[in-house]
Amino acid sequence: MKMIMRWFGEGNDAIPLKHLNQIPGVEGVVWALHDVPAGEVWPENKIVEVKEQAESQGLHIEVVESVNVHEDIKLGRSTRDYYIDNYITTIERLAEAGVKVICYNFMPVFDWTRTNLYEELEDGSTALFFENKKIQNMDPNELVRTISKNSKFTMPGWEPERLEQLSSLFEQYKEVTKEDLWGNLQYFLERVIPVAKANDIKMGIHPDDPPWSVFGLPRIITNKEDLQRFIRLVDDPYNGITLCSGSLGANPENNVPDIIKQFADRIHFAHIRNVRTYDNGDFIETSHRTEDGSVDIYKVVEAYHESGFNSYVRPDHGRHIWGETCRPGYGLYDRGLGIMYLWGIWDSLQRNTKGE
Ligand SMILES: O=C(O)[C@@H](O)[C@@H](O)[C@H](O)[C@H](O)CO
Ligand SMILES: [Fe+2]
Repeated sequence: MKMIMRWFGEGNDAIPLKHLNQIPGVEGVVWALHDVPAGEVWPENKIVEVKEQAESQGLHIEVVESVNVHEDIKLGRSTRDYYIDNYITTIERLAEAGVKVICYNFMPVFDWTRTNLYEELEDGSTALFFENKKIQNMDPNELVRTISKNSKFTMPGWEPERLEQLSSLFEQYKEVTKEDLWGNLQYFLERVIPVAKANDIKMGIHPDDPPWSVFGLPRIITNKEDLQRFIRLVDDPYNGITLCSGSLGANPENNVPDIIKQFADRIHFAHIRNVRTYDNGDFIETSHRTEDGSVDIYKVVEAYHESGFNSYVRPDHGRHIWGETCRPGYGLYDRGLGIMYLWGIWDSLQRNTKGE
């Protein structure tokens, strides 16, 4: 596996690049131009700037997360072709810079959803938490306030310009069924995948987080059956998956190792993290260790290993520990510990198979 680590950019992340380079086995950054609104073409000079910064620290920029999909594409509005054209230009520019994988998602309005970014765990650390009952009675605007007031950085997936139009977006999605969303995804893929292929960039859709509908908005990438349908929309290796163990794992019915084995050849990017789930539908993010959560991370890594997985991996989120001040979920320390746990499992599996 090729270990990489998410970095939000100079002035937009509390962690200096050189610290990422000091984590054993980290070879690149997962990045994006977070200040470019969804739907706009990424400027070449800004792409080159990040490339130079990363490479000066010995890190590559082969994986981008995310090139966000404009809502008009998800809504299937008549303006979608304009935004898809822009998306395509961005793909071409990223290929030019040496990018190999683009992660994106197709969730209406909200990206990941949590009710508390700093829920306390037994050991005094804090982590992202989803309280099922709370969300059911919550006004979406209140959720936006909770997420944005908690962080001094703009949260990815919660960009102000998109959220300003919240009520109008909700209005427009009233008409959109799950089947419509599938159709709009297919339309997008049919235009984008051939370009990605011609530019040797693999596309990897991120599953919905959590993998069920929130605020009545349709969500379609939630389990094995959805992924099966997804890969057939455009049956080409370039139409692939960012397999997120924490997103899918929030639903105890998803057997993540099994899903990995089934789709291994279409997984271009792995997000590995653990969550502890509760019977009432709540879940909290935990350390990577299998014992600490409900997802069997040992079996997750084993499934990748057995499948001969040789693509990119990142520790997804981490807890906030040791007094670190950081982006919610994206501290240095717990993700660094997570990486070492993943390497520990991977290296021993390697040795065992080689019989060393
Ligand atoms: O929760 C996170 O931070 C990520 O896993 C997602 O925001 C992810 O970057 C997007 O869904 C990908 O488009
Ligand atoms: Fe993820």
